[in-house]
Amino acid sequence: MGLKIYFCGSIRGGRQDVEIYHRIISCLKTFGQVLTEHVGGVHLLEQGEELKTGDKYIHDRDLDWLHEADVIVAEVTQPSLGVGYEIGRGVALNKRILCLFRSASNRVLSAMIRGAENGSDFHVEDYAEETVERILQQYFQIPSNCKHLSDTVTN
Ligand SMILES: O=c1[nH]c(=O)n([C@H]2C[C@H](O)[C@@H](COP(=O)(O)O)O2)cc1CO
Repeated sequence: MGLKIYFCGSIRGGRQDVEIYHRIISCLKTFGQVLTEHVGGVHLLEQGEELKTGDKYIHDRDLDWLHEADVIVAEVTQPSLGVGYEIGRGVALNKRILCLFRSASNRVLSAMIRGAENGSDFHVEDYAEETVERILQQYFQIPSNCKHLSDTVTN
């Protein structure tokens, strides 16, 4: 069956980082099935998916995928209520979670994400765009060592 990966990225919170979401998803697909591939869609705009069934459908479908997922990877640089909610629900489900934050963004990550780092199943990685594939490779190969990956990653 393979690993099921839930990727979180901002949609209504702003689509500025869609290209990096797309890149992360392409890399994640080498490790397993990405349940939320639409999040990296370059044609998906800030208004979100145009589903006749509406927001309740999106919420319930995504929660089903969260339950199904083996691991959650969230790009958290662009603040998004939906991404924060997904991470919180993932914590409540005891999922393995990797949050990726771009240090060069000049943003300060929420304490509710940074402070949730626990050295085991909840990791926050500060990364530079050019190192993201390497960080993901190391996380999926040796998840328990992810905490200090950004110290060791070189191009
Ligand atoms: O159309 C959508 N489809 C969808 O799957 N989502 C989910 C997946 C994303 O990881 C997250 C983005 O939340 P937000 O739209 O609040 O930035 O919510 C969110 C929306 C729009 O809120």
